Amino acid sequence: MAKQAARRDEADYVVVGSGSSGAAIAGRLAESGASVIVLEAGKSDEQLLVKKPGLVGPMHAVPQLKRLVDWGYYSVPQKHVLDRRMPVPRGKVVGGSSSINGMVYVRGNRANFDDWAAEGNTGWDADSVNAAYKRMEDFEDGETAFRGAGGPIHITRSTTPQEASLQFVQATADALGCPILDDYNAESQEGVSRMQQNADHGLRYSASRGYLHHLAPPTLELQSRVLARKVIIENGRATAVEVTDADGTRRIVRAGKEVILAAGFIGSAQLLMLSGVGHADHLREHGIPVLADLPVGDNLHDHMFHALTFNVTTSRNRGTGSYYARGMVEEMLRPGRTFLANTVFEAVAFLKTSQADGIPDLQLQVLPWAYVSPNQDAPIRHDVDKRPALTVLTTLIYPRSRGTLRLASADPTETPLIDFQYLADSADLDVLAEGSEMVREIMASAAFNGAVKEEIHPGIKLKGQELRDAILNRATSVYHGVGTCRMGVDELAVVSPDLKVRGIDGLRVCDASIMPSITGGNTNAPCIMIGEMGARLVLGSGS
Ligand SMILES: Cc1cc2nc3c(=O)[nH]c(=O)nc-3n(C[C@H](O)[C@H](O)[C@H](O)COP(=O)(O)OP(=O)(O)OC[C@H]3O[C@@H](n4cnc5c(N)ncnc54)[C@H](O)[C@@H]3O)c2cc1C
Repeated sequence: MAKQAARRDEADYVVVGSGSSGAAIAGRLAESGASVIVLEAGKSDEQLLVKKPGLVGPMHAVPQLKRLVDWGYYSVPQKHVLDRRMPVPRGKVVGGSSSINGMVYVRGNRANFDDWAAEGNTGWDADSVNAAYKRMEDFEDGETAFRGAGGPIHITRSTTPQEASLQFVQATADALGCPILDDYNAESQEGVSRMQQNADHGLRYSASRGYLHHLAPPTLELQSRVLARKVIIENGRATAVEVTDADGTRRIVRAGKEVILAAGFIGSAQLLMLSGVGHADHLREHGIPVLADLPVGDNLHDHMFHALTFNVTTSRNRGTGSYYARGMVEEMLRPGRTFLANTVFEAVAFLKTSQADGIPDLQLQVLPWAYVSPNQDAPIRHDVDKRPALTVLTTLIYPRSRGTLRLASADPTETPLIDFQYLADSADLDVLAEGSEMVREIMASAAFNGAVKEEIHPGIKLKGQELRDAILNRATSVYHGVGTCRMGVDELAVVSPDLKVRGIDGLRVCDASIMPSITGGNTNAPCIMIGEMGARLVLGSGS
């Protein structure tokens, strides 16, 4: 186990953030023999709520539980989405968002990475990132040309899928004529499949579980409940991080070789700006001396979904407290073999709408219970329909809309202004509306043998413009924000393809924020991959 209590003040590498990318890069750097300090604002992840995969439901449904592990951010009012302020959960706990996420395991479409490379990001093409993905995986089917075995992150399929989810797989293939895939994380993503999860034997395989607790390199020191305030940059070189400990003490943590920001798409951009790296005018507005004038905080984008819920008799309701209480008892008696040993998602499809440009642009994620309606914006415990149900999260995976992240103040404890500009480009709403009609087609398939009784939400009567209007009040973030410290070789780039911050020595960013464009699917696996890639880049550069 990585140490939690010690407080050294100097190491070769200081990594800010122990999330998906931070845990991976820190673990691999320390494995090479280098000394590494990881600074993490959140508390320990050694708690049942984080470790038990099936508890992800209550973690997000019960505000008192969510508060224990979440920064609790909200977006600014989204002007193209009825001025809604939307929740932006982010893990504030060891493991970061990989400790609070849905454990849906998706690498992304291979074309995404070839696109990154084509923009000048040499070394990030599909075959190169495949090697990094292979290093991180321990997939239940074993090693192939496209999958890894023996790596820190265990990947399995649910051991307790509902009949309704399996019917959904067949129904999608029948209704839309797409293939049923054995492994959507291999050569081709297009089709429908059972979901893969980073969970195994009743344990969440967060990045911290894999790279900090299990890999446990002895030269790594994890310092939790430590807030990074800014990077100290002297004569153009990052030399240290200024932090506040849980008791309010301020101190400096020095990096002999490099500082690596892995604080996520909010934290890394915020820290760069607080340290003098960002749009010059914006920094001056907040009285921050400008050290590098870079477009930090631009290019913010995210996935959105529209949830359709159907009353389906071949699903069992899992949304109630008593169901969970029974599950906890069963899980104690048969550890690793009950629904609590699995995440809540059971099937997935990658499909093309009429907007698609060569690759699937729509992801369907299937949950065997009812979902909050119309949305989950209010920070309260929402009522959900108690009937047996199947919810399909109809997900826009290549949004055209782009937003910004900006400082609200120069105080590092103040939430920045998170403005996704959701649905600013009307083509994004087109995809959600067309995708919703495709879901209705699937749910009408004979493969369900009459088990589908009713569309509970939004209701079958809503079609055309009425459906589009309803989506504005229903569409929600999938919590996949990326892009605020864009990697590239042009003037819009914040970091170069080796993840170095342009114009500053000894400083890299390594997390979701570096994505030039979002991957086609959930972003946890790509972020861990970015951590694996980052470690090789750092070690390869001999810094
Ligand atoms: C609720 C939720 C559900 C999701 N579901 C899925 C899913 O099922 N599958 C999937 O693939 N993806 C999912 N995602 C997305 C995925 O988890 C994220 O994209 C990914 O974890 C981001 O990794 P990261 O390394 O960029 O940031 P994070 O994992 O968020 O790590 C950033 C870390 O930095 C720390 N930090 C930030 N600022 C500071 C500071 N100033 N000082 C010290 N520490 C700091 C944070 O506390 C955090 O630990 C989900 C995300 C959320 C929030």
